[in-house]
Amino acid sequence: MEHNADDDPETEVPGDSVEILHDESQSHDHIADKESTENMFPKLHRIEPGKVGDQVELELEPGQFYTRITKAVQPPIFVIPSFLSNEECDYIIERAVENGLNTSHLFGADIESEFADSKIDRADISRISEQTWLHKQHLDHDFYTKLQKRVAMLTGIPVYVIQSSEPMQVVSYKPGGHYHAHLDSSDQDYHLPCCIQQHCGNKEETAKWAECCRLCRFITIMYYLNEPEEGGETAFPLADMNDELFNEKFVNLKGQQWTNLSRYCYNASLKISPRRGMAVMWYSHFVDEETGYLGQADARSNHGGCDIIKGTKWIANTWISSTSYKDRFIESVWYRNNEE
Ligand SMILES: O=C(O)CCC(=O)C(=O)O
Ligand SMILES: [Fe+2]
Repeated sequence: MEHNADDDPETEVPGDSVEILHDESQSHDHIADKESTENMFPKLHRIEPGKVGDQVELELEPGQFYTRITKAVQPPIFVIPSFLSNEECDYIIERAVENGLNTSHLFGADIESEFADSKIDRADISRISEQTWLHKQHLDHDFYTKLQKRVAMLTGIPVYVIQSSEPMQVVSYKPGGHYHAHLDSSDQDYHLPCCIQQHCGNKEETAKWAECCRLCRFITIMYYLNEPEEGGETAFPLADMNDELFNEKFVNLKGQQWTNLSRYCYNASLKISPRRGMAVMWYSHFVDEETGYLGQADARSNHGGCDIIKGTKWIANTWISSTSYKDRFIESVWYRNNEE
């Protein structure tokens, strides 16, 4: 098994002891020098994927080894089998059920009208699933901190950046359920503030939400909490696609059939079958070469969930958000200082 020395985990969890400025009145002038700025707001780390099939052993917790396997290079997509234990999977499902699930929506789109339109075939509805959000207070403290440290070790992203991101989203699909290909983040309106930094009221469930902020999800870590009996693969229709095909499929056919995973799942360049406890990790954005912070969204990260044929599928998402350079001092609405 290949061992990549560059990826050796540090003994210290990234950013575990980092203090950040929480006072929004602090202006940039208070940041004494470049070095301290970069310690507090480190540039984004994107793991080098190597080549498809590469395996790297990682000690993400003392004495606990995990294998990170490269599934694609553009964008980097990895799977980590048994990232969650069976007990952890069950625990997340239990908490989600306890919390109650609601119909999933789509950021910036009106899914209600798709459901309401009797002429729309179920296969053509963008998303059919139920979901809930698990905030810190819904989860056992030890579970919450342990998982965040494991995620920090996996990604090389500081714990406080992870804590500044959204709560965990848990999603459940029944037969016929799916999620057509999409980006997890926003690929436009780069002038808007990131949603993690902006109180958008309770507009989340409406298309209007996208008018007030944009999603700034740099990394997705998606966990399979169970295995459906049939179907429910996660498909990346454009991963590692050469430029010519990409232009043909994405640029020329923008918004057309390839996103429909109910009909075209088989055609995707990468499909991952759900395995209980497995994590799938990918980058939805490039790192801005000039600033080292959140860059443009990567269209090749389009992905979704194919139809469940038989059984139920449970997943959870951890999204790690990052701001762009100009907004790096604005505190996240999810980060609560002195809480620990
Ligand atoms: O269900 C899947 O496999 C993909 C889910 C997904 O893309 C999402 O929840 O954003
Ligand atoms: Fe997604």
